[in-house]
Amino acid sequence: MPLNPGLIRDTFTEVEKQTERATAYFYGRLFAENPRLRAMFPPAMDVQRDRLFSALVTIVQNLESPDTLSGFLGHLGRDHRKFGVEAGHYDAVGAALLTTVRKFSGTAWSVEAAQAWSDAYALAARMMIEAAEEHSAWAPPWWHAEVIDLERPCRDLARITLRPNQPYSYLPGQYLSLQAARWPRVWRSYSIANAPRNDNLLRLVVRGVAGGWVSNALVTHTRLGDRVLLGPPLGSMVLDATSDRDLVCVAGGSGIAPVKAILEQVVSLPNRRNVVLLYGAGDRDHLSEIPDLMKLRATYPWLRVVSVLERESDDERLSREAPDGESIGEVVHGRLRDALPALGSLADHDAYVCGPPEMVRAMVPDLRAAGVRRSRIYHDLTAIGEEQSGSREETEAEEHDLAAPAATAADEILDRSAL
Ligand SMILES: NC(=O)C1=CN([C@@H]2O[C@H](COP(=O)(O)OP(=O)(O)OC[C@H]3O[C@@H](n4cnc5c(N)ncnc54)[C@H](O)[C@@H]3O)[C@@H](O)[C@H]2O)C=CC1
Repeated sequence: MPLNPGLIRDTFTEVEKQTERATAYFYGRLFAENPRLRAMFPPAMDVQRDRLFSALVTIVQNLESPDTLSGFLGHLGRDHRKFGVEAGHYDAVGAALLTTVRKFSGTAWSVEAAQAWSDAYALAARMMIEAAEEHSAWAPPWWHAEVIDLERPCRDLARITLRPNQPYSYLPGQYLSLQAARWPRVWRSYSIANAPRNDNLLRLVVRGVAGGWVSNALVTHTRLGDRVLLGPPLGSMVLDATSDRDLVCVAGGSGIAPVKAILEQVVSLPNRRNVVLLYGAGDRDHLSEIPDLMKLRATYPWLRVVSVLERESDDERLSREAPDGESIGEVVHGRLRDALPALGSLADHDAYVCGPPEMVRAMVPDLRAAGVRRSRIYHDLTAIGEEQSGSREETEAEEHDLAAPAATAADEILDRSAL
């Protein structure tokens, strides 16, 4: 069925002017008419409202990009299995959505606009349902996992090792959504900090965020033997395995997780690629992955690790030791971008950047200035949940500037987009 993107955009522009009211109305309408659906959603709906809106923005922006749209909706459909969403629920959501758009698009609404929205929603729902059905043939809607190891290198950081109850197949660099027993129906995203292993174990690096429900449940309250639920793997910041270029990796704080998984993959591949990693943290206690990285470097000397510490320790000797007393290798004091110029030209490099969004935004132009082509800069700016990242508002110009193959795919926005 031919879509009418122009009409959809015009009406949506009006809705966007009243985002908060419109999303509140949408859920009010949905739950008033389908009270049983309320139990599928978390108790606090603030994050949920943002996710709904982000998903709509992505869909509307990509109505004329069928590949991106089908990739995004496919991921969304698969991921929604973990909420217990079934094909029958889509009609209820569609009815509430159309009523909401009609109410908030004012004079832009018309019979033609109603048809355009109805057609677009039917298409989106079909793509999600088909993806979910196809996925259900080989994967569960969610995985149970047990906490089998737990380290707290410092008060607000945890390294958690999980054993899923079934094989968990993913690519290094991907992330997953997780639900802790303490907060039923609240899902947050965390990158997996190791490449797939024969024993199927997954390592997460979690930093407790002020007011963060799940991150603090994990960092403060988790005990060995606790059980969590995991959604399917998501995200496309993965290694371009066809490339034989050297790599520069930039990781800030817990942003080391996907970068470390990618590094483990790189060193396991037959073609040798030199790697330089800039690993930034406020202080050495937050360099939680340094012991593993030092072991990796001992085996693969072409891996160079530079620790970038914001705060200089009173005791310089201490600042050169990891929490367990191992060397932390090369140390630079300052912010990550301060360490870049010393690397010289990076014209023949692929770059992977992960960490606080402001850091990623700052690093992309710096990497380009150092010679990395834009299409070779991979980042996951929108992958991680609001709890970790705070606001992810970006201007159109920034989004454009940051566009890179791994980041422009709309499925990156999935975590903040669960309907
Ligand atoms: N797949 C992904 O996209 C992932 C993203 N993250 C994100 O990474 C962040 C990690 O947070 P924390 O561990 O608390 O790290 P943090 O806030 O302590 O920062 C780590 C390092 O990043 C650098 N940095 C921070 N803000 C900067 C800025 N505005 N400009 C330049 N450099 C800056 C600093 O050098 C600092 O040492 C979170 O926002 C999280 O959402 C984390 C894991 C995976």
